[in-house]
Amino acid sequence: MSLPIFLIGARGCGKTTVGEALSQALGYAFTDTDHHLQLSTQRSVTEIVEAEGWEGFRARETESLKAVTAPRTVIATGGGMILAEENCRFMQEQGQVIWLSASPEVLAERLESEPEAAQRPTLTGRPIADEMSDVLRERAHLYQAAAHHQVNAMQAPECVVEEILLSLSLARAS
Ligand SMILES: Nc1ncnc2c1ncn2[C@@H]1O[C@H](COP(=O)(O)OP(=O)(O)O)[C@@H](O)[C@H]1O
Ligand SMILES: O=C(O)C1=C[C@@H](OP(=O)(O)O)[C@@H](O)[C@H](O)C1
Ligand SMILES: [Mg+2]
Repeated sequence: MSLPIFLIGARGCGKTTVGEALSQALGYAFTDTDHHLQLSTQRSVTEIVEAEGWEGFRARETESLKAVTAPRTVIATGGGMILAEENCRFMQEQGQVIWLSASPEVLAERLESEPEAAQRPTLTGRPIADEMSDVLRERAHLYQAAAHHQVNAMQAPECVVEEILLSLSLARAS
């Protein structure tokens, strides 16, 4: 199998962390839509949002998704990638889509200890724990609908990688 693998899920679920490890396990390239955007614009997510609003960022995110998609590549997407139906359709048609699923409590705990403010400007203006509950309430059905596979992201990164590899091999065998 050489199709690209797209990791989706809320901020802090581990798309970037797990994506790198998964790419090594598969001997695939690794790319991250936010990193691509930062390199191509020489601006952080926060700077893009300040200059162009979330609407501007979302349009650039769609371009970034298309630019990085290639065979034998693991692609960590930004948490809001599933907000545009166009992006969901594109990922489903081009490769395998994996949802790294975690509770709002676990996500908030990770983001509180490692906020990375330049990467994650506030989405709602609310405290992080409330924000993650709100975001998951709004987006869980979108992650679910977009994904070919759902994995439990509340375990150690190497275990998440194992679960993804198992899902992909089961899908291949069926
Ligand atoms: N499975 C995991 N267990 C514990 N901490 C994790 C796990 N995955 C990611 N993290 C931590 O959570 C934070 C966000 O991870 P990151 O990979 O940037 O998530 P995302 O790209 O989905 O926003 C980082 O500090 C990272 O070290
Ligand atoms: O959930 C979101 O809307 C966002 C998640 C971020 O990516 P991570 O999920 O990698 O943190 C980044 O794309 C941007 O801040 C918007
Ligand atoms: Mg990320």
